[in-house]
Amino acid sequence: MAQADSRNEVAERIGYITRVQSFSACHRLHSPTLSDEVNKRIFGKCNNPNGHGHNYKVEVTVRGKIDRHTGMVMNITDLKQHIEEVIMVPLDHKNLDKDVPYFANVVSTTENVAVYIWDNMVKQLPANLLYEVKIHETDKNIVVYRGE
Ligand SMILES: Nc1nc2c(c(=O)[nH]1)N=C([C@H](O)[C@H](O)COP(=O)(O)OP(=O)(O)OP(=O)(O)O)CN2
Ligand SMILES: [Zn+2]
Repeated sequence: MAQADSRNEVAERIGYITRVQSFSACHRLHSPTLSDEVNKRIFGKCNNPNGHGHNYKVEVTVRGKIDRHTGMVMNITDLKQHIEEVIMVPLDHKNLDKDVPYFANVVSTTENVAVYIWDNMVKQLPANLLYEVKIHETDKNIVVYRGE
């Protein structure tokens, strides 16, 4: 108890906030740098020409100092607004490959969706705040990207 008290006096504490957002989209795994045959071999059913859909669940995590005055790492209301602009507006109910220019020549794997979200989220947030983008493509397939 004494230890906690002394730390409160000095005190820079680091917190993590995660906001969860779901979106629905369809896509096809197909690389323009590979032949149709190789695409079919690598991506199998996910290379189906007419695509398939997912209900993606994204977890956006920020990490930072807990401000001693506000008690917040950042206001979740602001984080929510960034998520709306970066995830929901461009991706929800879209065909990732056809509606999102970024994926015209980038394969729409969940890894690349995570990179897309990271790159756009990092532009909106204060410096060094974004910690992790985690995407559940299905209940069983989960990808994490930390900007490395
Ligand atoms: N490294 C990656 N591999 C795969 C990705 C990906 O984004 N990165 N994506 C897919 C497909 O998009 C596909 O939709 C995954 O579907 P599926 O394997 O059917 O999903 P589940 O594992 O949840 O289904 P089960 O059949 O119940 O196992 C493929 N690979
Ligand atoms: Zn898929």
